[in-house]
Amino acid sequence: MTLAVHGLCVGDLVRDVSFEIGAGERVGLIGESGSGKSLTALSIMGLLPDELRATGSVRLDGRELVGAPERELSRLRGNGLSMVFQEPMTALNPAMRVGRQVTEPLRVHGRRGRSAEEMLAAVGLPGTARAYPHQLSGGQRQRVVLAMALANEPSLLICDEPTTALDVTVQAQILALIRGSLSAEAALLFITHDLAVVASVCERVLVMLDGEIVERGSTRDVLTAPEHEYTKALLAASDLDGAAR
Ligand SMILES: Nc1ncnc2c1ncn2[C@@H]1O[C@H](COP(=O)(O)OP(=O)(O)OP(=O)(O)O)[C@@H](O)[C@H]1O
Repeated sequence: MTLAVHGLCVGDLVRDVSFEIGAGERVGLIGESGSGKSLTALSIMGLLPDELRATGSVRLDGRELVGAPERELSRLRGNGLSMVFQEPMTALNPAMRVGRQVTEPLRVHGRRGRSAEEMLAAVGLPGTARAYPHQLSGGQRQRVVLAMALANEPSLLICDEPTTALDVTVQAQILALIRGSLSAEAALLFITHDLAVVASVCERVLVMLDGEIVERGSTRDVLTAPEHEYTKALLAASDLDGAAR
């Protein structure tokens, strides 16, 4: 699997964004609130709101996704491509038992796979198939969303601040789960504003500022010897400062 993004623009909110992610690569996308991280992810997924339009090129294994018919994109979503959002309730149906929800991607894509119980147990939630989302904690709901996102063994998982709404201990558990449950060939694009999260999950990092990628490199290089003023400021403002050096 290769994701190749070239010259991606969303109005002037995302400007000329280019990067590639290969099979098995874990890439972080960092930047302050409003820098265009989510719009970049939504462009890849074909999920931009109606009033916004992506231009440029997003190729998944050579297949162009920008401007692709909705039918083709929805076939890919939850199959080759999956996304986990910050707030798990946006992805869950409050009126459906979680067991049915985790197996939904398999049904939609006409696949057979593990049972709901097995899928939930794999994300640390044994015995919860009959629960409704409101009966679970925020961290447990995010586990359910992750089980759904992983149901069809996507070749690219995009996580958009999946732990931001969770307390620190639960954050660490969810990160460990994401690291542990992706197959070795799966690629990960991990959006966050938390440099410690990037340091623990990603080997490469892209830094966004005002809609553009202003710095990129190995996580180690970027976090220990940032070149762009913005990255330097980000690092200085983070708890990671001493820890990464
Ligand atoms: N539907 C929309 N119409 C117009 N502008 C939008 C729309 N959605 C987002 N924006 C603007 O686009 C910019 C980038 O937003 P985006 O959500 O990608 O930022 P982000 O880097 O993901 O921030 P955060 O970390 O807060 O999620 C912001 O200025 C935002 O206000």
